[in-house]
Amino acid sequence: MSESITNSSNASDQSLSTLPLPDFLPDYHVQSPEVKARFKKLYQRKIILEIRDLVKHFETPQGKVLALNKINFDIYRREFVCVIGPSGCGKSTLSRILAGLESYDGGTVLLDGKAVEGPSRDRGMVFQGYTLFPWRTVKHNVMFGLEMSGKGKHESEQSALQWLDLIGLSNFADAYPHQLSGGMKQRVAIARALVNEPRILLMDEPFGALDAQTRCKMQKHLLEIWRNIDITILFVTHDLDEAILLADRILVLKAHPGEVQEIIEVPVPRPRSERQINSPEFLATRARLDQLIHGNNAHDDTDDEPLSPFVRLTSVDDNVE
Ligand SMILES: Nc1ncnc2c1ncn2[C@@H]1O[C@H](COP(=O)(O)OP(=O)(O)OP(=O)(O)O)[C@@H](O)[C@H]1O
Repeated sequence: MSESITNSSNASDQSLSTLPLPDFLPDYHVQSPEVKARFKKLYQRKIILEIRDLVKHFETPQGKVLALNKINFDIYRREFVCVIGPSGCGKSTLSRILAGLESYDGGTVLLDGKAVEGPSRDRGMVFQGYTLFPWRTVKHNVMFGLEMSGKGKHESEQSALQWLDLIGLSNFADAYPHQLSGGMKQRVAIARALVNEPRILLMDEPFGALDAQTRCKMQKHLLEIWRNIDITILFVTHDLDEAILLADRILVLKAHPGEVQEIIEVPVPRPRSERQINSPEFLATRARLDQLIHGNNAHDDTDDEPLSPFVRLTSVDDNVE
């Protein structure tokens, strides 16, 4: 079977959309009845986040950079959305705008119908660098947001302990961040964000600094948390498999300017596990993401950076290659 691909939405590059998938893979648009039913249910939920014609420029010494151009996207309640794209396509800029840490020049961003203007408790954030306060214990890190919002010490402590129980770190309540592994720190960061009961959790490469095994465990933890609480997640990643494993839909951006290239409904059934990584629908989605992100026409910021000529520093005169 060799079928040509038609994009599900917003594909701006027609040459990519006509590339055939490898013969042995199904069309990534094909969904089982269960997956179809899941999406039908999802689209009946309330829209939480509405992004309309979002535009963002940066002034640089080289001139004005159009980082995001006319981004249109809706996220539904309890949806898990991953954002993926080549380096420089504006993934971090988008998540910073949604977090209220970056201004924008055009369009609208509405959370529950209200314009996003600056950071707020209705948006939780977990970014790659460990952002825990090193001088506070794990419990006091989780209590921080509640104390800031005027909650009493006892109530804050009880909520923090409940969260630590949920993420399996009760025994570390009185430990300091430097006593934790990278994965444990990110679990605390997730608890610290969720204890404030945000409407949406914004995660920018949260597992990017973890080793492969810890990353895999964290993906499972996150899916477990997401399944059990009323939270919507927007998750930025570079990792194609991570996006497929986690997301309901994947927002694929392209660079220069950052634009929506395609929105993919992940056809892999839930519950997800790494055992599905070789399933036909997983491989078909991966092949499509590969085409979009690494295809001939895809552009990556790192493509622009020529490697400087290397000074030879070895005294051994035979070549290793
Ligand atoms: N503060 C800034 N000043 C000037 N230009 C910026 C700034 N932040 C981002 N940019 C530019 O905006 C574009 C999008 O950057 P952004 O960091 O959002 O991309 P990204 O997709 O997250 O990249 P990466 O995957 O490498 O982290 C890039 O061209 C970048 O150079």
